[in-house]
Amino acid sequence: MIEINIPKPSSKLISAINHKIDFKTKPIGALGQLESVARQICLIQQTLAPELKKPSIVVFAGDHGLAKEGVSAFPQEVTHQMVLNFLSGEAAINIFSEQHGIDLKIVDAGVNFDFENHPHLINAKIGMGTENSLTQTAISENQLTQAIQKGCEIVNNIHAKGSNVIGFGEMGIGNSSAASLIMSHICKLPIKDCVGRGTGVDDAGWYKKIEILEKVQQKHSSISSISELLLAVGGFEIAMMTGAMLQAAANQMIVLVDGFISTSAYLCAHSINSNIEHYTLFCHQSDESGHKKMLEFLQVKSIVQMNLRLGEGTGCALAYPLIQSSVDFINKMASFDDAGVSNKD
Ligand SMILES: O=C(O)c1ccc[n+]([C@@H]2O[C@H](COP(=O)([O-])O)[C@@H](O)[C@H]2O)c1
Ligand SMILES: Cc1cc2nc[nH]c2cc1C
Repeated sequence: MIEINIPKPSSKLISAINHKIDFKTKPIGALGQLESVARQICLIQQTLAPELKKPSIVVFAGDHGLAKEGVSAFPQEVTHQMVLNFLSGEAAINIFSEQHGIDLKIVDAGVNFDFENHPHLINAKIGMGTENSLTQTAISENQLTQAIQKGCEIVNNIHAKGSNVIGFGEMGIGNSSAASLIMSHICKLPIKDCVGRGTGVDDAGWYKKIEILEKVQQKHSSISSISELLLAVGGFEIAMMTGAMLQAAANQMIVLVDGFISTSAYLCAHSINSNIEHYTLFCHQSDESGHKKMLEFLQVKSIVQMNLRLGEGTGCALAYPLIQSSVDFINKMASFDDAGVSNKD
């Protein structure tokens, strides 16, 4: 499987960073989570004057064999239809990325459709969708290796163009099932505690989804590594995001995690190399029920919570201006000395 070196950022600047934040014209801690985000970005970049360069969001799309079991409220063809929508520039993620000046790329990680070339589409197709994990392993070893490698390559290309902040979104009918199975294994929680409504299954659909995922777990009862987990139940887009997130951290970029499915890829990446945590910001807490528990498991707090459950990287795009505010206040805000404001005794 993948081995990747992610340096742990040095903490030698921490006192200087804290001093700079604490002597801004505000009571200590009064900018709340903006302060912890600023501190983290300073540490990632090893500077007291951080910069966000060429922000980018990558949406990884893939189809799931398990979708044919009826685990989603929507049919499989919505995956490719939404990719076409992203390429037309009119989906939610297009609107929010454009609003905040974020470059958007769509990756065909393994959609069951042949797309024409498009300037915003990256062709990294591993297959026409995964196999059905209820009856066999979803991904072959060769496909997993390719998916991880492609994820690394995509991030390296974006990094080479000067980006130092990258968000990870996804699209794939059925992928909330794959994410729930990954969560159940890594967080050691029963599957029923990990399964939510996804695209909006009703009560009967939710019970059926749990029943099917319990059967998938019985089928793959001897998983003993993250590779085996991804092979058994993963999606091409989830595996590719896992590699991509690890590579982004290895490149010392700021890693922006989106919702439930994006966080399932992060869970895999974090199990492979926990140093990724120093580079990662959790942009929002999704309304998908398991996401809160994933974030609790990781002992992290999201930047915003707006009851989204869309995916696509929308949480990353919406949190981005707050991340920018963190960087702006540490760079531009006056200190007590600069402004001649009396500090407390
Ligand atoms: O990101 C989230 O938190 C999230 C929560 C629920 C659903 N989704 C999106 O909905 C799709 C997966 O839902 P489902 O029901 O098809 O498994 C997939 O395209 C995801 O992007 C995304
Ligand atoms: C319409 C639609 C849009 C999406 N975007 C991400 N996942 C999605 C799922 C559906 C069904």
